[in-house]
Amino acid sequence: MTKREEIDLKRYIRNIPDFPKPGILFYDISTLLRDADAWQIAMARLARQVAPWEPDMLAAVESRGFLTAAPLADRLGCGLLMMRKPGKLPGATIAHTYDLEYGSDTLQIQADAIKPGQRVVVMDDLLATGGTLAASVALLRKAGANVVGASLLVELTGLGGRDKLDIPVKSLLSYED
Ligand SMILES: O=P(O)(O)OC[C@H]1O[C@H](OP(=O)(O)OP(=O)(O)O)[C@H](O)[C@@H]1O
Ligand SMILES: Nc1ncnc2[nH]cnc12
Repeated sequence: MTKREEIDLKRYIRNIPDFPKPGILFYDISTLLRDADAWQIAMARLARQVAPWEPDMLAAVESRGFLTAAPLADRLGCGLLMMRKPGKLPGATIAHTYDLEYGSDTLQIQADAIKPGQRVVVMDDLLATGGTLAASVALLRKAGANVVGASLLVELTGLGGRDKLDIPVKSLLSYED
């Protein structure tokens, strides 16, 4: 039997060509989520990745970032805030618009989500061009956060996303294209 530490989680990520647009190779984490053991292993590895940053708060990027951030906040015993697409959050918000690998989008957070200087780790499923994470970091800083890192399941290294970021970035799985 393969030991848990030796399990290659890439086996659980499905590639779908030409989604959501021609020319995009989509890395689908649905097949990882569906497998109870593989998902537990992924969460345990993410916890080991993020815990050394000692976050007060995880900032979850809508929508696939919610999937990793919520269980991880529970494991690490820290807070969770949502970075949402426009029109979803009540009260005063701060917004930032950014480019995606396949379009553009806006993220918002609640203006009072963070106490000044809180240590915040940004959580998303995947790093592609880095536009989403760069926007997230800018937003969190506007709100007074000390952004100490970003944590991903998947990184598409060929798109150079981490070069847009001035914070430490850790990903469980890397793909060159
Ligand atoms: O590094 P980037 O080029 O910015 O791309 C990465 C972002 O793209 C995807 O989100 P998407 O906007 O497709 O939304 P979803 O999570 O709601 O599916 C993914 O979940 C990341 O948030
Ligand atoms: N190639 C890709 N696969 C899955 N999610 C993405 N988000 C941005 N680019 C993506």
